[in-house]
Amino acid sequence: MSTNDVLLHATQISRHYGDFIALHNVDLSVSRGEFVSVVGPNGAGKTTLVNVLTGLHQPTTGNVHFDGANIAGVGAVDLATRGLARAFQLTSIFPELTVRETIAVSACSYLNQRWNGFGHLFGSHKINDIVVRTADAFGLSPWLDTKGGSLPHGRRKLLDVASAFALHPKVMLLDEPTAGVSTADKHGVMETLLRAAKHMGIEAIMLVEHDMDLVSRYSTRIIAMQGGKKIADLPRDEFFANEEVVSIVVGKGAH
Ligand SMILES: Nc1ncnc2c1ncn2[C@@H]1O[C@H](COP(=O)(O)OP(=O)(O)OP(=O)(O)O)[C@@H](O)[C@H]1O
Repeated sequence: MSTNDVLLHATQISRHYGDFIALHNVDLSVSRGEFVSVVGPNGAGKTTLVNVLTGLHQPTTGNVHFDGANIAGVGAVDLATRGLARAFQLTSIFPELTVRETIAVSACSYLNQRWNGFGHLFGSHKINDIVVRTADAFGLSPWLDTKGGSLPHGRRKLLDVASAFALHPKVMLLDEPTAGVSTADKHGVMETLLRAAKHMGIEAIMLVEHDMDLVSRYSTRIIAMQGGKKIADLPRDEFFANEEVVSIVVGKGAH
């Protein structure tokens, strides 16, 4: 893989909270075509890592480059418009918005327009087009006028991810996208999500996940964290062949 394929590249990133080091000198990169999972027991530093990568938190030390540019200090919204997005659970925040409105909020952000309620929805062909294409990619078209809060849980999770996909990111960061979804439905959610990612031109996915069944089924590479440090960064098969690392990840504290 050439260096031109690298989209997200972090060097020696740390995050301190007072004397506590939640993230310690982590290097990582994510390239085009990859599905990278971040795993580790509770408190390993996975969320802190994603918060730093997505601009929600500043690293205490280190640099993050996205698509060739240094993104240190760039906020989450600016970062999303540059092509690094994270599912942000809009349906939990705005359960009263319909599927159409929820996706339209992201479409406005992608098109750099200020959200102005229904006027935009019915007045802008561009927004409408994104709403229709995104809903279609996620199988949500029949529920365009249903409130997000009224959807069954699995479909609501899809709407969360769909609203992030409507930002048309190059790299999508997903934090347990099937949390709370039944075992029977979780692969359906993941497969819809992957189909939609392909359809919408998303170039790489990074997933924070506890469910090792999902991790082993969908990842191309796995990064394992423990105590704020990266303890492994391996292709899927090599990761699962490494019993020591797997036992740390699935050991006490994982769920
Ligand atoms: N704002 C904060 N202030 C102080 N400590 C924090 C803060 N945020 C996280 N931590 C600590 O940093 C460590 C890593 O937390 P983090 O949430 O990144 O772990 P995680 O791997 O995502 O865990 P989980 O799987 O339980 O979500 C934990 O010990 C946590 O208590």
